[in-house]
Amino acid sequence: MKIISQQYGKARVRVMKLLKDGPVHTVKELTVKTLLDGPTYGPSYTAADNSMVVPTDTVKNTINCLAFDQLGPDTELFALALANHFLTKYDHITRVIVETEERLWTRTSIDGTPHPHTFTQAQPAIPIVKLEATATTTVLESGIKDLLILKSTEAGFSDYPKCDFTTLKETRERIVATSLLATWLWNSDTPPTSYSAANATILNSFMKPFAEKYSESVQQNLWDMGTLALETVPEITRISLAAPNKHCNLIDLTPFNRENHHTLFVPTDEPHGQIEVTIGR
Ligand SMILES: O=c1[nH]c(=O)c2[nH]c(=O)[nH]c2[nH]1
Repeated sequence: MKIISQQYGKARVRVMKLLKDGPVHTVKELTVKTLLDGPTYGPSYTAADNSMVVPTDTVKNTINCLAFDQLGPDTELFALALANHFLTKYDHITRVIVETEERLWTRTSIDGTPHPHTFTQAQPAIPIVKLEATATTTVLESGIKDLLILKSTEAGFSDYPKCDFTTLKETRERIVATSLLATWLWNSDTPPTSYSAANATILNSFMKPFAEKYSESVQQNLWDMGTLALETVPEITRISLAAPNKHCNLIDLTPFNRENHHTLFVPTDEPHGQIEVTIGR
């Protein structure tokens, strides 16, 4: 028997950093996972040999210290610094995986004036970063998960194939709702000037076609979102979108002498359709 693959490290390391501009604070909160790998890790499993095993406790301390020293508005730069640290500090570490999730703190306004140090959590989605780095390669992805979006009309689903098992009725009016997971791959040769700004542009590009165009299907929505993101942000090479189709089913009120025309629904979580696509250039 042999080891096919391994990675180990620390997960769910939580840090909150105050980015200070005089009295004006910005809160940056991340949950970080960092995993390490290299060709000499086999004996740590097969021969109880810990000589290569940088303790996961050290991994946690490294995350904390590098967050203190280097974490700024762009999580991507922090992930790259973290991976680079392990790759340069230890010869036997040749592959590092860093994954982050961000909790967003939004500055409050008091009587219309942004407050320097008070925040709420009105989070539309969870920003995520995934990095896999070696000495010579960098696969850096950013994204969002749990972006709840809904279109209450201007949506339908029709012209699909039918068979003995088909019960779904064609419709030209329905609700489309999803909790979007989207990840985009950065071209490592041409990083953006600001990851945060580019990420914001990509998020905006999701909502415009979703809002403005009649939806024939979730598939069409994902295509429109992904292609607009690729058009507007040249620094990404590929985008993956995954969307549960959170069906909102019209409730039959005819037994109660009520005509329910696209007004009262039962929102369902499961079973749900699942539409996934990766779009490249
Ligand atoms: O947008 C949709 N795509 C599908 O593939 C599908 N399948 C289904 O039953 N309803 C829907 N809606």
